[in-house]
Amino acid sequence: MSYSLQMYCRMVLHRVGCHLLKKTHNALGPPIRRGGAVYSGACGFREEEIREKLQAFPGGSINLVKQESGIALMTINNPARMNAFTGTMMLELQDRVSQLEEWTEGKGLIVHGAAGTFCSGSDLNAVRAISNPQDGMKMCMFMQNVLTRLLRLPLISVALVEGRALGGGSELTTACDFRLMTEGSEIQFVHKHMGLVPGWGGAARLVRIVGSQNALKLLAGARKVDTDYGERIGLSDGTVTLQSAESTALGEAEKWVSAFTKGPAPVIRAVKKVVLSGRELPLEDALRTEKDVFGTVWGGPANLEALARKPKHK
Ligand SMILES: CCCC(=O)SCCNC(=O)CCNC(=O)[C@H](O)C(C)(C)COP(=O)(O)OP(=O)(O)OC[C@H]1O[C@@H](n2cnc3c(N)ncnc32)[C@H](O)[C@@H]1OP(=O)(O)O
Repeated sequence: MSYSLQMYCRMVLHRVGCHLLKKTHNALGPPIRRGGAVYSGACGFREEEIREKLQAFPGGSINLVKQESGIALMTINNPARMNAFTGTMMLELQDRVSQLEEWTEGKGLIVHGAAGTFCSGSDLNAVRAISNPQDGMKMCMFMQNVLTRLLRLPLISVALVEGRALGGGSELTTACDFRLMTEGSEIQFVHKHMGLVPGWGGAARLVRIVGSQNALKLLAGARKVDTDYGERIGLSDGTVTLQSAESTALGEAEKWVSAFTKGPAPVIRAVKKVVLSGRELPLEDALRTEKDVFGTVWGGPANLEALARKPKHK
């Protein structure tokens, strides 16, 4: 088959694939606001199909430790590939998020990478293998579901960025409430250089974090965000510096987040829920959610105990 005919067939296939997926996408209906995922089986998103495909790309792991302190540690663990996400790591991330959704004593979460670097995005070997529009869109919807659920956990979450956070790795940082960066680390949305835009929900979340102008600079310019620039535009919530020879970036990040997770789990979880609804819902829906959440803590054990203590907030 001649080259031009080959290119023509690929273009037609691409067009047909995009058209079919557009029809699927429109059938998915509006995003589900509370908890849960964005795309569901009810609107034709067949998760089993993409799970099977992702299963074919093994390697690495997503480790989770739920600590007594109520702060969980999630490790993106594929150091031989700069913690790139293989297919099975995407599936494991979904499993870890499900575990965290069931963890009723949870108050905080730190997401970090193994071996001193954060995550270099999708595993390029997997990307090459599922580069047709149909599979790409399904992987995109799968990861948008998982990262939306991660962001909506009733835990205060921090992405600890050491080394590099690239592509999907930079998108993962935006699926946490906060980002802390170590000296010399960089967040870079390299998608443009890959002929892509974010697909794991990173663009939608980035605009809400840094505003549309800064988001445009980071995406259209694929700009490297270091600690100073990150703090200046609000992408980074702080630079982690080691306080002693024994201290570690993870230890410093735990200290940082503990300032916000001190107190009874039901209260900390209620705080995240009311902020989440304020961030995501139209005002009157957010007010109704706040009322409902308020009802779960008013007159609760922590409230009654505080009243008995007659606290003075000096
Ligand atoms: C919707 C999501 C879209 C995406 O995420 S697309 C993927 C975007 N990510 C990338 O393009 C990152 C590609 N990698 C790089 O730029 C560099 O590896 C990086 C991270 C700057 C590190 O550079 P160096 O310090 O020089 O280390 P290196 O290149 O020798 O990497 C060490 C080994 O890790 C591998 N690696 C790094 N990133 C990977 C990735 N994303 N997928 C698959 N393998 C990856 C790299 O191939 C190398 O392996 P090997 O030692 O050559 O076998």
